[in-house]
Order: sequence, then C-alpha cells, then structure tokens
Amino acid sequence: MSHLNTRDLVIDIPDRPDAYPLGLTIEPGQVWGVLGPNGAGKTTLLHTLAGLRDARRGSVCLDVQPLTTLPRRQLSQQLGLVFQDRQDGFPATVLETALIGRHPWLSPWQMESADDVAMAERSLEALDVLHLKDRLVSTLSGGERQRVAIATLMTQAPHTWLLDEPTNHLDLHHQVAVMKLLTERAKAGNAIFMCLHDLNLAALWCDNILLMFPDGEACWGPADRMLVPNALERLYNQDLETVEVDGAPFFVPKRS
Ligand SMILES: Nc1ncnc2c1ncn2[C@@H]1O[C@H](COP(=O)(O)OP(=O)(O)OP(=O)(O)O)[C@@H](O)[C@H]1O
Repeated sequence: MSHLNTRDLVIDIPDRPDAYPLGLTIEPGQVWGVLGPNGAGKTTLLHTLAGLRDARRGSVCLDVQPLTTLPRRQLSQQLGLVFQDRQDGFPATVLETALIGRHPWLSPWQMESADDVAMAERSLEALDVLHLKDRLVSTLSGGERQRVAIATLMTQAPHTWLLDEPTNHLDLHHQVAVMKLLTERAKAGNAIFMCLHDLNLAALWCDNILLMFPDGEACWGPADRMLVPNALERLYNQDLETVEVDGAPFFVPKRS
C-alpha cells in the first residue's frame, strides 16, 4: 500500500506569503482531521494532495514517487477525493453516480461488470442511500447527495481517502455513521485525511490532527497533543470551555 506524504510542501494561495512547510506522512490505519478557520487553506491543501493544484514549493509523493509523475488513472486507483461542493454535470441516477467510482479500474469503453454494480450497491447500502439508487442525483437532499459522494469514493476503493468536510449537510445520526465508517475503513488499512469544522467530531474520531492557522502557521501530531484549549482558542480566535465526555474532550464556545 502506498503512503501519501509531503516534503516541505508549501501550498499555493494567491497573494499570500509562504505558509509553514508541511512534512506529513499519512499512514495506513490513520484517521487525520484538518482543522482551521475559514480561508486557512484546508481545501487548497486537499486539492494539492490530490494533485489537482500545483504546490508553490515542495512535493507530494506516493511512497517516494512524486504525484506529478504518476498517470492520472494510476493515481485515482491510489487516492480519491470527496469535494466540498459538487455540481451535477449531466443527469445521472444515484447508482450511475456511484459507478463512476469504478472508472479508474476499467479500460476505456469497458462496461461495468456485475461485480462493479454489486460493489456500488454495497457502498450505497453502507451510506444508507441504496433505496435511492434509481433517483436522479439532482433530486436528492443535501445530506443524501453528500452520502452518495462518499459512497462513490467507497466504490472507487482507493487506498487513501481525502474528504473535504464529509459531515457537511448530515444530520447527527448520519454524521456519526459516516465517522464510524471512516474509522472502520482505517482499521481495514485505508488512510483517511479529512477537513472538519466540528472540533468534537475530530476529538472523538481522529487519531492525528493538523491545525492550519490563518497566518500560515501549522502544526500536526497525535490528537491528544493537538486538541488543547489554548491552541484551539488561538486557531479560531474563540474562547472555549472544555469538558470531558467518555474520556474525550468536548469543546463548547463561550458565549462571551
Ligand atoms: N483561485 C484562487 N484565487 C485567489 N484566491 C484563492 C483561490 N483559491 C482559493 N483562494 C483563497 O485561498 C484561501 C484558502 O481557501 P481554502 O478554500 O483553501 O480555505 P479553507 O480553509 O478550505 O476554507 P473554508 O473553511 O471556508 O472551506 C481563501 O482565502 C480563498 O479565498
């Protein structure tokens, strides 16, 4: 299995000075949470890790091979991305959308097999949207669409999963279900790297945390070392109260 890693990576945010260089190794079995205020560069980082944006400096590698030298198809067998926003390019059903996840594994013009369909259906079931498989994606609610996007990534079955705010639009039950699913995938050997806005979901489910500050500073490491009130208050410019629930910290914003 390939490890996604960065060497002295400086993401490219136009008109901003260089941010702190990132030297990350995203190991199989790990669940990473990326936290930071709006505009800190979380999505830019994710897109850079996926090879969709050029870095300003440094490199992103799968093992020792720079992403830029890998054919797109090979890359999408190794890593996949759930975007923060999606546009419906053309009318497609939920099942057809999930099956797009198989494209990196098929040759040009090859039709999906019964195994591919079964895999897509298993993913839709895991995300609790199988009952919607014949519906047009354009008719779904925000949370249903989000779950279809994660099911599509699951159908793609890359080693490394990059997710931009995967719990966006999800109700509480489905937020927990998705975090559980991601943790299970990590236990099965996948590497999970996601941007989150919910500190408490990060505290409950992530074992590694990257904090991205608006001035370009960054720090990363085990969750218990990163999720400390002082750092988080500075990160969000927001006073926090911390309580412990089931052995995990729970952060509540102070009203004044
Ligand atoms: N093509 C671009 N041209 C100019 N500025 C850009 C471009 N793309 C992104 N930016 C800016 O880069 C900064 C980082 O954006 P990014 O989407 O990575 O932040 P984020 O941390 O994901 O924010 P959010 O929490 O709001 O999703 C923002 O200030 C954004 O306006």
